[in-house]
Amino acid sequence: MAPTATTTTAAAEQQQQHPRKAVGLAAHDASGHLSPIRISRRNTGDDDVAVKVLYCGICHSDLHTIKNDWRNAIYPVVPGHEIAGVVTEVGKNVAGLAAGDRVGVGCMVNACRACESCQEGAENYCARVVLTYNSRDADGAVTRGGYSDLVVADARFVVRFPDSLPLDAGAPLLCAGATVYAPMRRHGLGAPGSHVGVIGLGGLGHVAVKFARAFGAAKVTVISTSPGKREEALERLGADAFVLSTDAAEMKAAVGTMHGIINTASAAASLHPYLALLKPHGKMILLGIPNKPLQVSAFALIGGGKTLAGSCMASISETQEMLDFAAEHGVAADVEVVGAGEVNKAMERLAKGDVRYRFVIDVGNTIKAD
Ligand SMILES: NC(=O)C1=CN([C@@H]2O[C@H](COP(=O)(O)OP(=O)(O)OC[C@H]3O[C@@H](n4cnc5c(N)ncnc54)[C@H](OP(=O)(O)O)[C@@H]3O)[C@@H](O)[C@H]2O)C=CC1
Ligand SMILES: O=C/C=C/c1ccc(O)c(O)c1
Ligand SMILES: [Zn+2]
Ligand SMILES: [Zn+2]
Repeated sequence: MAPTATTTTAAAEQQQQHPRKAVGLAAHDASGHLSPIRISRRNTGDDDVAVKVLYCGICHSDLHTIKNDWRNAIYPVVPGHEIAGVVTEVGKNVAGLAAGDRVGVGCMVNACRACESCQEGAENYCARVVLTYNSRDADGAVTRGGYSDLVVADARFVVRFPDSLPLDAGAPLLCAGATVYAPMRRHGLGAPGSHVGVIGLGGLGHVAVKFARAFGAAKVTVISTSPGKREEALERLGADAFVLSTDAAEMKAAVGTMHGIINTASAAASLHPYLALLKPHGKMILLGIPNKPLQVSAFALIGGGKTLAGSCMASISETQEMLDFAAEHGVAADVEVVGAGEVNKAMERLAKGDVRYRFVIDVGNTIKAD
């Protein structure tokens, strides 16, 4: 798909600082409509890696951002933080990566490197973290994501793709996979013998089911609003049980049975019926980021001594660990690969929960300069 020139003042200024030409897909307003755009990237610095993007997953955060759900969009937004590709160039200080290597870039491209979180290797909790798109880089430029043919990132924020992991089905692991893997490990969800619930069978949810299985959970239950996902959850994804959250009898039967719940719902719903599914001392990990505040009654937590926790992305070391674990255990996303011309339709379907289970853009073949 050929880009049309977009020359806003901000884009022109960014191009002066960033001499490398690239093309991508951008949303220009809260309609979220994505259209071709010419952008620019910085030259490969001494600590940088240039990556030819081959595939990029479509995360629901991309949709939230282009629709300005979180009121923080800096248009034009070039989304994409599930980036899989091949290294084309490395800076002179970069060790361990070389042209031709298969790599991934996830949700972050930089952090302050000095704060307590950075020092302990939790860059995802750095107050000055630079997100892969819709964020301000150290040079003041707005970051642009992987719905584009080229990204340039500091090598410390680039992860290595294990040989056996396909780039298309592996791309969604860079956000969805890492985001569920890190808290499941940290909080012991999916530990052998445990019963894990997964709310929302979408991009994050379906890989949470797969990781829980791979960790050795005794039982994995999907809690979904979509009756049409029951058979697939049980037969294709390996869940042991499926609870339709709109069915009072099914929900009642599951009350007090789960050690932990991963909540990936992208829209706000009362937490109370879901918290009731936890055993005493059970934990719910909140990952979804609805645009409306969630309300929770104190009684829903104190009765049963339950924990409600949040988690955001994953550190770089957790992301690399997750990719290596995924390769070893045969975990990858179920993907629908789409071309650039189908991205707006894919976004419409994602908004309706109609995706099995992650759209991935075939960037290498469909987002190219003329
Ligand atoms: N914390 C973090 O670091 C991250 C957060 N996110 C956020 O996680 C959320 C999920 O992302 P992703 O998996 O890509 O999104 P998907 O759209 O792929 O999946 C979300 C699922 O949530 C369920 N859902 C939707 N609406 C409701 C509702 N009203 N009540 C209950 N369930 C609902 C649906 O599952 P079903 O049909 O089974 O009900 C849907 O498939 C998003 O808000 C995203 O921004 C994403 C990545 C990182
Ligand atoms: O899909 C990943 C979202 C990550 C994210 C969203 C919002 C925000 O403020 C972050 O720091 C990360
Ligand atoms: Zn994401
Ligand atoms: Zn920091």
